[in-house]
Amino acid sequence: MPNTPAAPAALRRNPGAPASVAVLGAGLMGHGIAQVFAAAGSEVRIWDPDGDTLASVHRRIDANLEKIAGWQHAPTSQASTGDRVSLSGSLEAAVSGVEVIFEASPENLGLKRNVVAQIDRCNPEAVLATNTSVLRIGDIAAGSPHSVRVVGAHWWNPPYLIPVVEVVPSEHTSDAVTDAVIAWLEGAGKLPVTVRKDVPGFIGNRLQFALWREALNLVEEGVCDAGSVDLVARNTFGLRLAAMGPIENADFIGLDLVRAIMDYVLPSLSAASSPPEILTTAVDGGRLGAKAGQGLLDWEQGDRERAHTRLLHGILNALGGERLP
Ligand SMILES: NC(=O)c1ccc[n+]([C@@H]2O[C@H](COP(=O)([O-])OP(=O)(O)OC[C@H]3O[C@@H](n4cnc5c(N)ncnc54)[C@H](O)[C@@H]3O)[C@@H](O)[C@H]2O)c1
Repeated sequence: MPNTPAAPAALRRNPGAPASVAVLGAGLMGHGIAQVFAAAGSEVRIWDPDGDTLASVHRRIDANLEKIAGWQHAPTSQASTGDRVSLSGSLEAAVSGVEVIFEASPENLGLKRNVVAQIDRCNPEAVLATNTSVLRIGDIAAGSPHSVRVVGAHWWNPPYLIPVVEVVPSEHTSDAVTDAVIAWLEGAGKLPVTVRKDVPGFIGNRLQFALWREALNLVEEGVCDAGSVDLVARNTFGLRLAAMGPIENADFIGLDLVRAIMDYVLPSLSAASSPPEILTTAVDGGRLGAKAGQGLLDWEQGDRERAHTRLLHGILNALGGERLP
């Protein structure tokens, strides 16, 4: 037997990671999804209609890797990650012949349906995973003759750090497609969670927006100021959440107590089915948050970048990472 040298570790593909991936939309989520598969050894093609966004993909992946360098357990730190991401000149060139397509275009139903229709014309065979945050997968796939291959794969930002990806089959998605996406995500080191019903917001965003509705309600009702909401959330149940989820926590304290508290407190919680006035007034007044320098809080120059770094380090800490000396 000839003694053939093993492929360099950096070029080997994790068992289960897809061989070829296309990512459509190279924004915040798209470039991070590309980074994850490239780090797992997949060949990744990425396309974005905005030339500047596309051209900055490698720079942004390098910046991500730099930010988490020096942390133990920081995933996707291989130096060659960027080498496996190639920029495509068109949607057609990106999707041609790949096994799986991750769609990360803007959160707009009409636009996403249009992207699906374009992909249907260029590559009707590949699995098509949409990274929609809240839209029903069945609504995105409606009208596609290939809806069996459309599935939700809802990543969380930043995709290269947050372990869970919610996998959402619609009523038309085949089991084989759902299973393949789960296997590929596992191959890329992710923790896929299947959502059994194609409901708006899936699991995580339903929970998150239920919390945000009450957070805004507290401020609107004058119970406390905006800063106090965050102070309490971060320094009470927020400290527990990464260690114990709400269901286990309910069991932990005793369901009789949970029922008694719900009996008393639920009638006073917000059950609003539209955004609160405090939010619509801010948006209409151009107070859009960190990017505008003013939102529900004041944002000074540099605050957003500092908050971003604090967020990344907080996530790495929660994942059990430790900054190396
Ligand atoms: N930002 C988050 O935290 C987050 C988390 C999970 C899921 N998502 C979802 O991921 C998707 C992308 O969000 P994002 O935050 O990366 O937005 P983004 O604005 O950063 O990126 C979207 C990119 O899509 C490009 N684009 C525009 N038209 C396109 C088309 N027809 N085909 C392909 N690309 C097109 C834009 O040029 C832009 O670069 C949305 O559906 C969003 O809801 C976002």
